[in-house]
Amino acid sequence: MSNTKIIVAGPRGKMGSEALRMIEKQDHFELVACVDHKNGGLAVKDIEYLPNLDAPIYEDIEQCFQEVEADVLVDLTTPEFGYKHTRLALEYGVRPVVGTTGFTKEQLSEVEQMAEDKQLGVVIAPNFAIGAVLMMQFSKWAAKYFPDVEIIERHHDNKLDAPSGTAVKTSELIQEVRDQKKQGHPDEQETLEGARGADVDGMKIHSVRLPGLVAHQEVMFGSTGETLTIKHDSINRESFMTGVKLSVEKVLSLQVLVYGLENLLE
Ligand SMILES: NC(=O)C1=CN([C@@H]2O[C@H](COP(=O)(O)OP(=O)(O)OC[C@H]3O[C@@H](n4cnc5c(N)ncnc54)[C@H](OP(=O)(O)O)[C@@H]3O)[C@@H](O)[C@H]2O)C=CC1
Ligand SMILES: O=C(O)C1=N[C@H](C(=O)O)C[C@H](O)C1
Repeated sequence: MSNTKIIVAGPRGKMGSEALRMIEKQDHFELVACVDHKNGGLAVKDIEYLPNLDAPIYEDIEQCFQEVEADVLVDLTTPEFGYKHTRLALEYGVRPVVGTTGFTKEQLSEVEQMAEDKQLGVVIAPNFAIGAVLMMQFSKWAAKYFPDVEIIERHHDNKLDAPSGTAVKTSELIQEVRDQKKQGHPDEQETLEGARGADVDGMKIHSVRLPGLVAHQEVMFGSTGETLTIKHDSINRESFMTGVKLSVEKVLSLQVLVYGLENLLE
């Protein structure tokens, strides 16, 4: 079987650079190009802290797709560009694996439709860490019995989107089993706007941003005389690479959008 040819968008980023290191270690993966909005014309190896790989860097993603033959685009950029890159990849027949978070519901639907029209696989995974996927699944299970839920996600202060993609996905999974329910006292008032967090069907999401954090989430459930907390911590970005690798492998045989790594795990 031939190698999987991969383009990485966002190669200098915290996730993108980790993905390059993961790709370098796989015999069946080949980095064929990178898309960056800086450093066009250089090769990956010309950037000091990146792996010693020959792959060229393109500033224009369309030019990259026109000149480089690829199977998969791994996008680890920003919400704005992640969405544009995903659409363009599908237009050029390249399967996107998207870690970038912050897509709206409408954008997800559009990508789903495009994947179906083109019969091309797409993986959009709000969290590639296996432990995070389990935390979300356990939370969905718990919510069946504990409908009072508060999600507290904590991230580094360079994060652009709030709430995190993981918190959004967790709330969506919980919504599948939890009826709409207003939590707290019926007459509760916020004397400072935002004090009770964001609201999803009455369940609350709180986003904490601080230097020093990586990616952490607690899902707290409360009931009569007891509480249950399900917690996950990514202490480094290597934690996400098992999921990136699996997604690249699996996307090749998909013809639809898969939203969430849980749908790829056996
Ligand atoms: N699904 C998952 O498991 C995970 C998802 N994420 C998500 O991945 C994304 C990236 O996160 P992270 O690596 O921490 O962020 P970083 O800010 O470290 O990296 C993003 C990179 O993308 C670059 N970039 C910005 N615009 C473009 C563009 N138009 N084309 C190409 N590159 C561009 C940035 O360059 P510059 O800085 O020069 O602007 C930067 O190097 C985020 O959306 C984050 O939420 C993060 C961790 C895990
Ligand atoms: O920006 C991050 O760092 C992360 N983003 C993802 C999210 O929004 O959930 C995944 C993980 O939490 C790290």
